[in-house]
Amino acid sequence: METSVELTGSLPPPRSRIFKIIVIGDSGVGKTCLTYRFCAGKFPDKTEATIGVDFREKAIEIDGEKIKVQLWDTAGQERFRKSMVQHYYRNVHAIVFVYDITNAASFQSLPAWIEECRQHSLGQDVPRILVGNKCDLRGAAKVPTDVAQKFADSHSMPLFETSAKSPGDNDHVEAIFMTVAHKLKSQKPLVLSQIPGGRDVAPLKQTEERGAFTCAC
Ligand SMILES: Nc1nc2c(ncn2[C@@H]2O[C@H](COP(=O)(O)OP(=O)(O)OP(=O)(O)O)[C@@H](O)[C@H]2O)c(=O)[nH]1
Ligand SMILES: [Mg+2]
Repeated sequence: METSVELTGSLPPPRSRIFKIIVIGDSGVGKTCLTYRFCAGKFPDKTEATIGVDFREKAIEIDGEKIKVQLWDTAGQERFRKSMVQHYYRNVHAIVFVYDITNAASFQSLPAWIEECRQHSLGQDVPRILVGNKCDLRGAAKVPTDVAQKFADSHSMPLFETSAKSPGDNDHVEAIFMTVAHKLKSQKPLVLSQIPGGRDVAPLKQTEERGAFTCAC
């Protein structure tokens, strides 16, 4: 007996791409608060030092394409990050360096964070941005904007000064991560291999990496 299968309908829509963005910087600069603010839309009531990494994910749409922005909120304290560092940098799409404008030491640590990226073979094609956080405490600032701007220019990074806390800066926090997402989208056009059934679809090995840690929001 002969059977025939009729193929009807169109291809299923491509699944959302995931952009993995790691957020790094000294302990206490506000990485958890910034990522929480972007994903949950508010400043968290209280935070504790991050251990290892927390994931936060937000679905966005750019030019009609659904994209998942996956933020890796990393630990600033050496003892909470050392076993995780390899995971941070694997298949990363963009890096957000954060310092606290009221804490000069956190700014002075930036070359060490950049060096860590270099040691993990991150190419120059991986977009990087610099964020000076806690601008609501501008009166206590220890890092002048022009100094930060010079540093950012010398490393070919855009600089954003913002506050995860100030209610007025919500759009700004949003704009920072959206800027990165737009940059990634323009850098990585959707290709056929990213449609289900194609090859090489997953920029992130979900079972391996996402399954290993808890989702924080
Ligand atoms: N005033 C002010 N305080 C902030 C801001 N962002 C974070 N904080 C405070 O700074 C402290 C540290 O914030 P976290 O987000 O936990 O810092 P972190 O960079 O994640 O620190 P680690 O997880 O240890 O690496 C907390 O007490 C926050 O409430 C901000 O924009 N303004
Ligand atoms: Mg944290």
